[in-house]
Parts: sequence; C-alpha cells; structure tokens
Amino acid sequence: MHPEAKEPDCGFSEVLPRELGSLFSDTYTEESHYAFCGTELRITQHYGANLGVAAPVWDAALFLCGYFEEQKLDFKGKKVIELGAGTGIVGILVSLLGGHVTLTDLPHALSQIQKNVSANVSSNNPPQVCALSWGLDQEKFPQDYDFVLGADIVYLHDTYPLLIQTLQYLCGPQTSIFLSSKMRQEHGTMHFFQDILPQYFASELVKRNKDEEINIYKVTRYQN
Ligand SMILES: C[S@@+](CC[C@H](N)C(=O)[O-])C[C@H]1O[C@@H](n2cnc3c(N)ncnc32)[C@H](O)[C@@H]1O
Repeated sequence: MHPEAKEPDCGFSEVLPRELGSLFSDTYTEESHYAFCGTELRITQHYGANLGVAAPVWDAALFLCGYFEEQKLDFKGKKVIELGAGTGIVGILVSLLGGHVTLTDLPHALSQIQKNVSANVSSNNPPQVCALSWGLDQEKFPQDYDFVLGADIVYLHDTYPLLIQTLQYLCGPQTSIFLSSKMRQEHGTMHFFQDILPQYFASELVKRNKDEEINIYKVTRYQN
C-alpha cells in the first residue's frame, strides 16, 4: 500500500475521494508487482484521480491473496464475484487461477480495475468489470456464485445494512464468502462481524494477522 494512502483519520467514507483528491497536487500512478500462487501481478494504483480508498492495494487484499495461496483453494471453473474490488488484485488472481470472475465496485473505480485486468489477463475468459453499489445494484447479478470475495470492505457503518442486503441476494446455499478485513475499532468492524453478520450468516474466523489486525472470515448461509 502506498504510504500516502494510509488510513485517513476522518470519515473514511465515499465523501472522502473528492477531498482526498484535492490534497494531491498531481494525479499520478504507481505500478506495483506482487507474486502469489506462482503468478506475477502488475497492479497500477491511480492516486489523485478522485478514486479515494479505491486507489491503493490494501493490506487486507494482500492477506487474502496469501490465504488463497496457502490454502491452495481450487477456483478452476468456479463462479466468483468480488465486491469493492478497488484495484482488482484479488479477483484478477482468482481469474488467473481459473475462476470465472466478475469484479465490481462503485462506478468511479471501474476504469482502474479494467486497466489492471487488461494488464494481467490475456485469456479468452477475462473477468467482467461491473458497477455494483451495495444495496442498490445486486439484482442485476445472478444468484449462483460459488464464491463472493471482499477485501477491506467493512469500514463504513452506514453501508453495513446495504452490504448485508447484497450478500443475502448473491449467496445461495452453495456459496462461500471470504471477507478479509482490517479490524477498525473506530469504524465498528468488529461490531459488524460479531453482532450484525451472525444475524444473517454463519461465519468462522479462518485466519488472523494479529500484528496488522486483519481477519479473514469464511461466511456461509445458515443451513436449515
Ligand atoms: C478500502 S477499499 C478496498 C479496496 C480493495 N478491495 C482492496 O482491499 O485493496 C474499499 C472499497 O470498497 C468500495 N466501496 C465503498 N462503498 C461501496 C458501496 N457502497 N458499494 C460498492 N463498493 C463500495 C470502494 O470504492 C473501495 O474500492
């Protein structure tokens, strides 16, 4: 993650991008290289382009990629959607591992994701890149995903009910959701995982980085 992209101490909200953008005198890009699962990823982050929190690769995303590598999860032929994809790094990795991936985010982030897809994926079946604003757009999407992925998307209290609506819509009995989250006390991330999510889904903490306070949860529908 770029040092200038460290967590803002104010709202950390979608109001932020315009304000954050104005803090930078120039719009600039930074290309970073990452290696997971024997694959090199070239990810460009567009700073000062009003992308706000969507611009950088967040540590929770790298932690999730590392988890997939460690667990050797089999994504071949699986139907996968990523929420709040930002740069797209997680979904791009999963696509390179053989998944049929749809990468989603708010409209302002889509061109960054598309550029990273084009730079990394040359297969006949590249990821689709689509707008999905939680609680609003999910009905454009199918309901038979094998995996729903999200890295660092639990940080805005007002969006928690919207995110739950989207997860409920997208997830069938066969779906595994993986949420990798920086546990931000001030944004009630723990409250989401301990109190809100269990009202709707079963969840299990599958990996924790204690020093960085990043948790990965595997989430599924309650089985009747
Ligand atoms: C902290 S960033 C994480 C980006 C990326 N997943 C990563 O970990 O590198 C949060 C992402 O959630 C997206 N987001 C925030 N609110 C959203 C909403 N209501 N609907 C859809 N995406 C949203 C942002 O645009 C941003 O890309």
